[in-house]
Amino acid sequence: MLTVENLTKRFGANAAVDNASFSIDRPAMIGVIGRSGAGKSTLLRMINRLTDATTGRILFEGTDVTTLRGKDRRAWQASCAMIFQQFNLVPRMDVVSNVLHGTLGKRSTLTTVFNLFPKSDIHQAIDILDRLGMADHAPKRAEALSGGQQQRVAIARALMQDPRIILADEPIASLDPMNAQTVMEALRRIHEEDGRTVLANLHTLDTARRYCDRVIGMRDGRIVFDGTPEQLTTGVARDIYGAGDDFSEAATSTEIREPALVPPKVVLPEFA
Ligand SMILES: Nc1ncnc2c1ncn2[C@@H]1O[C@H](COP(=O)(O)OP(=O)(O)OP(=O)(O)O)[C@@H](O)[C@H]1O
Repeated sequence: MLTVENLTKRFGANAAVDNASFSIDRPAMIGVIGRSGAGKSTLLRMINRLTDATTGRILFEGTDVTTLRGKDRRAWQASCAMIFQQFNLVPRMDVVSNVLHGTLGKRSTLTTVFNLFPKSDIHQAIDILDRLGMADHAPKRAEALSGGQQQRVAIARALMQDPRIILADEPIASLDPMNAQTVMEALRRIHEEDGRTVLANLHTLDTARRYCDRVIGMRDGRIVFDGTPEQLTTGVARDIYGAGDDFSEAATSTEIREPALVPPKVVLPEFA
């Protein structure tokens, strides 16, 4: 389905992604982990063609998407929708209009500016919001919602494009544990029920283990681990994060605990 071949992105002398290769042969939920600066965002941005690769190829069902231009590039970007840590909604616009902006690629600028959307699109947007437990919020302004609710609106907007792949760049990094759980559960359901692939950059190990079928570990731009959550032992995690013996998984944890049970948390500088 998707093959990444020897993908490299250089910013001057620095290789943000260094000769990365992997392939996804059937729909899956995959977590990409690694410390800050490991190259996770750059990898996703190259797949979506927001950033061009320096060398290497990305093949989707036989097509080299690294060379697509104009309309074809936009069509590819619609089929691998991205969601971001900061949601990127229009804050003063209502929820349903934000979701309808997911159809931007197939509408003229004029119809979009004046919010002239076909009834069928509006129904589809409400159905998608309903699926994500957000239909009641449709008329509200996006800025009136919690972070988790805003991220679910961003997921709904992505689903309007009917993507084959959802690329999620730290989708829960700005959320509290309860909201993080709701958003991860939504992504998992979208993968399971629709057969879409989800490739998500995650900065907490327990999230990757809990929701993903496969985990890719990056360190200094290179893929240093590609395996199942079971294979992701504490020792492997320590290598991925380049941490010493004092490495504590709790420092990357978003697990929900009773307040009284929360152990004192040592946050390593690289995860802060
Ligand atoms: N536009 C850019 N110009 C120059 N260097 C960049 C650019 N984007 C990323 N980099 C560098 O590339 C490397 C990888 O960055 P990237 O954002 O992909 O890492 P990351 O793993 O996503 O980190 P984080 O978890 O902090 O987002 C870093 O050294 C970063 O400084």
